[in-house]
Amino acid sequence: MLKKLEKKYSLLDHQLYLLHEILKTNRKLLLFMIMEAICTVITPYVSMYIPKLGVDFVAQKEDIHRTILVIGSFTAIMIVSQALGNMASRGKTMLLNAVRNFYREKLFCTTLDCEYSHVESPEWQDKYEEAKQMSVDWGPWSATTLMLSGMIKLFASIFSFFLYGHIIVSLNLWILVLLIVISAFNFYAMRRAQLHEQSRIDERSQLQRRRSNMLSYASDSRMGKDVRLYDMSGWILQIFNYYRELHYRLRKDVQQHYSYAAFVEAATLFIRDGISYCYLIWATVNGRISLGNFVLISSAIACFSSLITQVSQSFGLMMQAVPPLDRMRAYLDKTDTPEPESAVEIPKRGDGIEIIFQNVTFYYNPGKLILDHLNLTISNGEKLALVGVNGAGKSTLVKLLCGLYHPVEGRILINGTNIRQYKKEDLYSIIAPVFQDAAIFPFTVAENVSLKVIKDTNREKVIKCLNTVGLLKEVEGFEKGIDQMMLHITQKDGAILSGGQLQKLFMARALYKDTPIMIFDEPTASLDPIAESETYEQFDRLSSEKTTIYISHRLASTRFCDRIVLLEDGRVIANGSHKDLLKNCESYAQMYHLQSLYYHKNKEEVV
Ligand SMILES: Nc1ncnc2c1ncn2[C@@H]1O[C@H](COP(=O)(O)OP(=O)(O)OP(=O)(O)O)[C@@H](O)[C@H]1O
Repeated sequence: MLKKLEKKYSLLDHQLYLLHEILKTNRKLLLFMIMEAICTVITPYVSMYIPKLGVDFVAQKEDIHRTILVIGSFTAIMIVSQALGNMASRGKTMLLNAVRNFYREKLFCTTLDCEYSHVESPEWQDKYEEAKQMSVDWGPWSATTLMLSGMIKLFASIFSFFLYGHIIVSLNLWILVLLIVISAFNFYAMRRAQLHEQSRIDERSQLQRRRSNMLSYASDSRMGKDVRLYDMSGWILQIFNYYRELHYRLRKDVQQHYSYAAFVEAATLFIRDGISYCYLIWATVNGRISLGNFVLISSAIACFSSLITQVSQSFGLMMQAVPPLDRMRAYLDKTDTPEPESAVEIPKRGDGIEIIFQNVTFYYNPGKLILDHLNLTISNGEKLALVGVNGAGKSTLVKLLCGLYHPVEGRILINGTNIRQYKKEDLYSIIAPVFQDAAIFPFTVAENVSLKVIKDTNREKVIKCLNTVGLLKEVEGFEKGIDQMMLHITQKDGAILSGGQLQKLFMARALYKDTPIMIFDEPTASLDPIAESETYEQFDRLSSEKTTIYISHRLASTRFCDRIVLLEDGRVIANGSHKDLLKNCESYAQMYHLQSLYYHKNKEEVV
C-alpha cells in the first residue's frame, strides 16, 4: 500500500498534469502565465533596440522627428509590455495561491475520506505531511508554485534564446557556439549543486518537521502539564537547538555547492565575455559592424549569458519540485480498497442482526499476530462482553467489525454476508461505537452529540440522550445549554467537561445514532467502578433489542451480559455467562476475585 506513495513521474508528466488541472479549474491563471511569458520576452528585446537605434540615428544624422517617433514608439512598446508583464505577474501570484489552496483542500479531503488504517499509520501520516508541506505549505517555494513559475521562465527563455541567438549569429556563428559551450559548463556546475540540494531535501524536510513539532510543544495543552512539572523545558530546548544546528549544517553544505557553481560561473564569464567583447571591438574597429550593432550585440551577449543562468535555475527549481509532486500525486491517487462492484443491501431496521467472525486472522505488521483464526458468533440482540488482558486484541476485533481494518484471513459476516460486500457508508450506518479515544469537536454540545450540523440536529433527541447518560444537569448549567460551544482551546467560552463527563457525552452520541449494533470499547474507564456498572446496566435496559458489545477491564461491570468472551493471544479461550466462567474458567475466576477485593462495597457483592 505504501509502495504506491513512491510512484515516480517525469518532469513533463507533472507539467502536463498541472496544466490539465489549471485548464479545468483556473483558466485565468493560464492566461496570466502566457501573458507574463510573452512580456518577459518582449520587454528586454525591445529595450535592447532602443540604444542601438539612438546610436544609429545619431551616426546617420537622422531627422529629429523621425528619431523621436521611432525611439518613442519602441519606448512605449517597452513600457506597455513591462506594465502588462507586471500586471500578469501580480495576477499570477494571486492565482498561484489559489492553486496551492486547491491542492491543500484536495489533500485534506483525501485524508478525511481515506481508509482508517492510513490514519493510524505513522508512515502514511509522514507522507501526508511531506506532500502537504513541500507541495503547498511553503508559499512561493511550494512545489506546485515552483513548477508553474519555472514553466513560465523556461517558455520565455526558449523564445529569447532564438531571438538573442539570431542577433549574435549576425556577428559570428562561432561566437554563439562559444557562448553555448561555455554556458553548458555553467549549466553543469549549477545542476550539480541543485542535484546535491535535491539529494538532501528529504533530510531537510524531516528536520523542519521535527523542529516545528518541537515548537508546537510550547503551546500544546496535552504536554503543558508534564513539560512544567517534570521540568522538561531545558531538555526540549536542547533538542530544538540540536535540530537547528543540524539544519544549519545542512544549509551550509548545500550553500557550499552553490558557491562552487558561482565560482565556475565567474571564471567562465571572464573567458566568455573576454573573447566575445574582444571580437566585437575588433569587428567594430574594422568596420564589419556599425556602432549601433555593437551596442545591440553586446546587449544580446549579456542577455544571452543571463538567459542560460535563468534556464538552469528554472530547470533546477522545476526538478526540485518533482519529488514533492510525486508524493502529492501518489497521495491523491486513490489507494483505498475499492468498494464492492455490486454492493449488498444492508439489513434494515427490525431485520435482526447476527454477527459471525469466521476463522479471522489479523496483524498490523507481519510477524506480530493479533487475532489468530478466531471464531465467534454473536446472535441478534445479544449483550456480549469482550474481556482480556491489555493488548489481547479486543479493540482490534471491534475495529475489524466496523470495517476500519480488514482481516488478513477469514471473514466477518453480518446476516450471512461478508461485511466487505456492503458499502462502507452502509456498514458504518448500522454501528454506533464508543471508543476509548473518541474526540470532541469544536462545535456545540448538541452538534457533538448528533455529529450533524445544527439545522439537521433533533434537539429533543439530544436532550433525551444526555438525560439518559446522566449529563443533562451539567449541560443545563452551561450559559447556553446544549448550544454551548465545546473545546475551550479553540473557543474562548468553550465548555470544559471532566474525563468522566466526556465519556458520558460519547455514550449519548452512540444513543443518538440509534443503530442495531452498539459497541462500547471501555468508554467508562474514567468512571468509578460503581458508576461504570450502573451506566452499563442502564444501557442494557435502554438497548434491549440491540446487539451490543461491551469491552471492559472491570469484570464486575459486565456481569449482566448474556455472554462473556475471554480473549487471550488472539483467540477465544473461554466463552459463557459470568456464572459459567466463574465455575469453569480458572483465569477468569482469578481475575474476577482479584478485582472484587478492590471493588466490593460489602461481602455480599462478591459472588
Ligand atoms: N494501529 C496499530 N498499529 C500497530 N499495532 C497496533 C495498532 N493498534 C494496536 N496495535 C497492537 O495490537 C495489539 C492489540 O491491541 P488492542 O488495542 O486491540 O488490544 P486491547 O485488547 O484492546 O488492549 P487494551 O485492553 O489495552 O485496550 C497490541 O499489541 C497493540 O500494540
